[in-house]
Amino acid sequence: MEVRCRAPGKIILAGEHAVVHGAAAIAASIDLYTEVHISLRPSGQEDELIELDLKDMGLNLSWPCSQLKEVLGDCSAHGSVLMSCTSEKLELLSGLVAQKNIPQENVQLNSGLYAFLFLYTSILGYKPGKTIVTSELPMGSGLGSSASFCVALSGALIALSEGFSLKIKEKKDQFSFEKNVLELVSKWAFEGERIVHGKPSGIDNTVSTFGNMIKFKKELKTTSSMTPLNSTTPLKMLITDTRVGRNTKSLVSSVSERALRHPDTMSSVFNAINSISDELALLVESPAADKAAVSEKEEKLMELMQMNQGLLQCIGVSHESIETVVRTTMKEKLVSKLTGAGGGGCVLTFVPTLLSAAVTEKVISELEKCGFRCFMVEVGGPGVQVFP
Ligand SMILES: Nc1ncnc2c1ncn2[C@@H]1O[C@H](COP(=O)(O)OP(=O)(O)O)[C@@H](O)[C@H]1O
Ligand SMILES: C[C@@](O)(CCOP(=O)(O)O)CC(=O)O
Ligand SMILES: [Mg+2]
Repeated sequence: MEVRCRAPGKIILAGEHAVVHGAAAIAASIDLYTEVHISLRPSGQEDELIELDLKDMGLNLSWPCSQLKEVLGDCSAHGSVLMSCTSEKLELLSGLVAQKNIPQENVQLNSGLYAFLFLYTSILGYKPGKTIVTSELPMGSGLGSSASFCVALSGALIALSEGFSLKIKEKKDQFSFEKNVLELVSKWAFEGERIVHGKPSGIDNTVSTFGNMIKFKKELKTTSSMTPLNSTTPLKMLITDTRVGRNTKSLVSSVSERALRHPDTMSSVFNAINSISDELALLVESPAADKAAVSEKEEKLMELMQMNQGLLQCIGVSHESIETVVRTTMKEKLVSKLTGAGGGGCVLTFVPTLLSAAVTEKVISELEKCGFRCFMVEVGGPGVQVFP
């Protein structure tokens, strides 16, 4: 039995970080994917293994099923029985990963490996199998590689979990899960994200699962809310990867620490960001009948992105490299904001409909001279897809 599943990365148009503290945020999927292929091996053989082949990194790891069972204990694994990773289990998973002597330059991968072992064994138990992962997303740079990895993995595992394979429905030339299964995939991926991020809002796994553009709000007491948004005009975004490495978990906790030090001030900033997201959601869905209306809409959108970037700087998650992108693009009156956790990573630049190709090329060339990598993305494509 085998299955292939892919899930997209994302951009956040407004509201990152504030969303962790209950503000609304707007995110959209992009056309860069993580793909997970799992082939199950027949059980009952000797030397059964759970293998993980991270193709992009040239890392091939495996754990004997008997060892995993001995360390993690018996479990009643099934895709429909959602569970969280306890701190005790995380400790056991970290022991299992530590034995693999991951090269120091890949040490940031560890949390992804804990998430892999947790999701695999919680959904499929100790069934032997080989998982191959490839990704088009730069890792740890704000485009949601962690969520797309967790969503693609959870999707593949659930598709192989008993009782779920029949719920895959055919849609033109692609396959997708039924809505209730999609929700389950997103929830499992959220549990994986908790291992990688510590305190995720849930926006990344939600947009990677459902695709398109969404407004997301983490309700602090009840469940989160997700509203699909229908953008009435295409949004073209230039992405600049500053190549400055950073880690979402530590940036999210640095914002929480600042919020503990200055609760009222930070709460006002989060409220302001919430208003930006609310306004942006209305704006993207508002009709624009002619060129003048489109320009007016784009001006407003750029202003909102600019204000959001100012507030992200104010909560301490910008970076010299991000400010360089903001200044460089501003020379051509283009607005940029960081996307994801910040601290380096990727920056979005809105590309207005009437911007000439020559100006776009000039901006890209200046950014590349700074050592950054630029690329255009399609915004708002499909979410998780499964190929049985
Ligand atoms: N393809 C992958 N395979 C294994 N782990 C991954 C993969 N993609 C992401 N991860 C995990 O997610 C981490 C990056 O997540 P994060 O810091 O949230 O940045 P982002 O989600 O913006 O890329 C990596 O360090 C790794 O642990
Ligand atoms: C900073 C945050 O809002 C987004 C993080 O995105 P990324 O992992 O940097 O792609 C955290 C979250 O919402 O979980
Ligand atoms: Mg992430």
